[in-house]
Amino acid sequence: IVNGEDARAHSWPWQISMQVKHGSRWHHTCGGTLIGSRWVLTAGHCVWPGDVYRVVMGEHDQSVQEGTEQIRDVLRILVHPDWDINMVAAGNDLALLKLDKAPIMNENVGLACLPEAGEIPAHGDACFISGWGNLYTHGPMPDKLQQALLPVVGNSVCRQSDWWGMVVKDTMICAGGGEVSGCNGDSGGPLNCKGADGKWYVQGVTSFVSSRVCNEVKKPTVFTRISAFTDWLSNTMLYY
Ligand SMILES: CC(C)C[C@H](NC(=O)C(F)(F)F)C(=O)N[N@@+](C)(CC(=O)Nc1ccc(C(C)C)cc1)Cc1ccccc1
Repeated sequence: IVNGEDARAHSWPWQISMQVKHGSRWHHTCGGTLIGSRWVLTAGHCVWPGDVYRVVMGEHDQSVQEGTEQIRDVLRILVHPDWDINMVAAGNDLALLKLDKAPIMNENVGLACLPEAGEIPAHGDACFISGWGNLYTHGPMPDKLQQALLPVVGNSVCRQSDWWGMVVKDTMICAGGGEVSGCNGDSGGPLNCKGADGKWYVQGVTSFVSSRVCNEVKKPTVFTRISAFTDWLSNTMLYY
């Protein structure tokens, strides 16, 4: 996240770190959201065939063993059938990870609330992006979970030619577009939006930023809109 701040520890208890094994070491590769007792939602572009992943929950500072971490292996990976890395603009940038065992739910690890099918966040809605992605383009990753206020940009604005144009589909949400943005490593993480009932809902899954600079003005961070995939999510979690 570019131009964010340290999140208060464990204030986004559904935020997970998806880690990939390189040799004998594990590296943070993507964010994700705990949406079921054994299910994590992340981005399709976070999954590469042949890689081995694990999920760390209850994490805050990745350089310190805080005693709140719960680590689980990934039993099964289900990438959205219409996701294609060569067709990012088509959307469907989602994947579900089934954990080998449910974590213990406590003040540091909990389930996200998901929106009703078809719910579209309004232009100007105050949402927060969270993640351990780069602090700036080609920059370092932080130790502590970062967060940043990223107001929703309605698709009619986001589709303007000097913004993202027709790359933005109805199944996507734009947010930000100024000096604040997601960046590499925030992929797959949540867009956290406060509902009218005062509860936080995860409306989006971090998908892409400008390939020039992460925080390019008029190129908001783009998220997969979860409320467009409620059937796929529930059918997949019910079946597998
Ligand atoms: C793998 C891609 C498809 C998604 C990847 N997503 C992220 O990094 C995320 F924002 F989710 F944290 C991304 O934006 N990767 N970049 C590599 C940028 C990128 O590829 N973005 C992009 C944007 C649009 C499109 C399509 C819709 C035209 C494809 C890729 C990050 C970057 C940005 C600036 C400098 C260096 C690296």
